[in-house]
Amino acid sequence: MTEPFGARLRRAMDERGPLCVGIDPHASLLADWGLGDDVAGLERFSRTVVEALAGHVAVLKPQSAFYERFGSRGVAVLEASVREAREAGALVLMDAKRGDIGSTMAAYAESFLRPDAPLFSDALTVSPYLGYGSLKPAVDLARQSGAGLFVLALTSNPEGGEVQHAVRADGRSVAATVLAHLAAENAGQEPLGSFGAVVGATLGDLGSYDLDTGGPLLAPGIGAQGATPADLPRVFGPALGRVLPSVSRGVLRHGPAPAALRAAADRLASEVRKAVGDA
Ligand SMILES: O=C(O)c1cc(=O)[nH]c(=O)n1[C@@H]1O[C@H](COP(=O)(O)O)[C@@H](O)[C@H]1O
Repeated sequence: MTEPFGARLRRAMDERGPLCVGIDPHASLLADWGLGDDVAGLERFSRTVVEALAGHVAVLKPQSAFYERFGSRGVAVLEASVREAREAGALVLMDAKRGDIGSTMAAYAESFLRPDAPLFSDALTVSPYLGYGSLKPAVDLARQSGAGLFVLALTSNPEGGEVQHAVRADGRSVAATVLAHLAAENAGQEPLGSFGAVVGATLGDLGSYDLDTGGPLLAPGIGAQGATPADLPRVFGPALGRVLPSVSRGVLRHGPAPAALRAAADRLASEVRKAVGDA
């Protein structure tokens, strides 16, 4: 039986520093790197990031959308990137934000969380906004495979609040409900649960939310979206030790030189450590 994702993530964060680098091959980044906005450019970009960082950072998070843009040949590049990143020692979090019902959700789960699937990843981002219970097939398969999930709770974008802060008939907000489900999912999982929440680093003081889920907290929003590592203590308070900041453009814009990518990731990881340590 594979060691649960939460335990593997805890070790990777302790050994390599708490940082996830997103692989988001935007057309504008491909151009900045002197690459074409085509499958060859996508492949070169992804391979460069994986070779520079997979042995170095705790987690790599490929953004599926930028690969799907190129159809089946783009998805083939994504498959190779996931495989190579895992072989080089990174945990791979597939950012595909899947969410559906019943047997369709089960099929999405099989696409990313069944160990013999071509896109098998250590963890997957999922959306609970068809109801948290609709994610059950993914939760069950993740448990079986030793994989993890990151469930959108409080997203980094300003539009998210209209859904996530909405208050239910019992007075609890939608996001608080998602966080409570995650706390139940992670109960008894030591040293870290496998069922994470996505909570944006951009959100400021979240005082009214209980982030004590027992699982990791993926914190996108640092860099291009305006947040900095110094914002983390205010957003996460006592949950800071379980925060995994995620940065895409803020690292990728330093490429294509591998040493520059590594230096940018190192700089961020040490700023994060300082912010976490200062809390
Ligand atoms: O799940 C995510 O990773 C995610 C959640 C969220 O709330 N906000 C958010 O920006 N993301 C993703 O994180 C990445 C952010 O990229 P940068 O803004 O370039 O660092 C993109 O791939 C987004 O899809």
